[in-house]
Amino acid sequence: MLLNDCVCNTTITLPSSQVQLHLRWNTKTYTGSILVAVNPYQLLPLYTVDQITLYCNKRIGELPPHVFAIADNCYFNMRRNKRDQCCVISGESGAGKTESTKLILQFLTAISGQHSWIEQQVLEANPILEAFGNAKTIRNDNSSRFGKYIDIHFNQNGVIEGARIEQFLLEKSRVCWQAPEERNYHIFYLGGSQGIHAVYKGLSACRSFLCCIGTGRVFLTCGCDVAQGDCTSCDGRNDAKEYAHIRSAMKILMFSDSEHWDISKLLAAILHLGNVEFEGRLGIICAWPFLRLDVKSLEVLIVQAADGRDAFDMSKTVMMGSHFLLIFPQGIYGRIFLWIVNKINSAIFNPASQNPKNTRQSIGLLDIFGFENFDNNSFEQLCINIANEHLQQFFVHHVFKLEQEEYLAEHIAWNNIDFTDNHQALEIIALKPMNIISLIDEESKFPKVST
Ligand SMILES: Nc1ncnc2c1ncn2[C@@H]1O[C@H](COP(=O)(O)OP(=O)(O)OP(=O)(O)O)[C@@H](O)[C@H]1O
Repeated sequence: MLLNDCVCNTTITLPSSQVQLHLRWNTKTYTGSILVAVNPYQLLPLYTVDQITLYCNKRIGELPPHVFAIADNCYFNMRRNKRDQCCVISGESGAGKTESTKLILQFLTAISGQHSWIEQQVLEANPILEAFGNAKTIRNDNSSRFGKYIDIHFNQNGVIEGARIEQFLLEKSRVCWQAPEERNYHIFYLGGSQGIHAVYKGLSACRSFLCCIGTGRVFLTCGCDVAQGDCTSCDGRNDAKEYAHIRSAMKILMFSDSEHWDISKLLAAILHLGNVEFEGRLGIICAWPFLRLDVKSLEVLIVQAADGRDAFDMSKTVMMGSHFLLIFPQGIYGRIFLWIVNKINSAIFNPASQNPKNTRQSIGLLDIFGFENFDNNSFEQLCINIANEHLQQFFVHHVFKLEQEEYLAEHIAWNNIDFTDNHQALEIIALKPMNIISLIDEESKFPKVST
């Protein structure tokens, strides 16, 4: 029998739960107050305005399980109990976390009901963040490569009055390295089939560099920027159309033309840095006009950063200089991303009023990158998985530990449930005073490579 709530399942075993989820693949299932969503990988008519109206102001369980029911529950608990709420969205990469986050946002902006400028701004922040922070991976064509926490602020009438976005752990190494069949961040491809020169349209002051990118030759053959994964297009994605959307979203979020222009120049510089070759001297550095550095300064910067010396000694610096050229673009991209998030926040964040009568409540949405397990897992994967293990620990703590402690405290007859607790793994990796992360940290502080 199909159950709306796994809690009603009398035989709780892994196979019986899996059968339930399999049978309900195109819909959702509850486990108490938790919603289990299976990605249908197709557009189902479940997210219409009628559905929003249907789920508005209903108790959990009154209607079939739905992500809107969770959003509605958050909203009305916030208003009824005057307490801030938080939705934790977790799952492996490609499970549908980002889509669920967007659906919750869509529901909240709809029931806030003002069709206001601020609601539109909150919604339009997503495409910008996705362009700069999402990429095609082998698991997901639109994989979030950063974690985000969106805090949506409501006034005492339940109307959205602002929001604040926090980002963490952007996978910067993707700028210089992509696995086979993966892409760099979407923004690098948004010019569509004509190569990326549409993105840099208007860089007329640097026409020769524009040509250099626009021919596609350098763009397609560069060693480490956008073509390393041998995959520059993405089925089902219309990069040119996306670009038009991002431009309009940037306008709504108050990015000026000159700010957009500056971002484009920095992106162009990153691409050029990927083409630097060490021939004779340091090679032709096309990036300098975009970085507002002269060639000499950039050369000296690379050599100094490479081994801390002033002298220009090609034989010793090529390897270290190459290493620096992998790190430098990542640093630039990380700062661009941070700047963009701050810029979005400056448009959508309104500081809380000092007037105690104007209290405000918030709903936080946590959407982090999903758990990943590849044949070769990089340092980034380790960080992503640690973040997921922490979430799992939080979940286990609340669902099992605290609940069982309460039963014990109230002397309720209860058979203790055994569950897999990951706290030991977490302690070894990141929690104990001496842990794997602190050892890696110490090792990476040596000025030269240490083995
Ligand atoms: N409810 C849904 N209905 C239809 N398609 C969906 C739904 N949820 C997800 N998808 C499809 O699955 C893809 C992956 O979903 P999503 O990007 O939300 O995964 P994710 O869990 O956030 O992954 P990652 O951790 O890699 O960011 C989406 O691009 C979309 O095509």
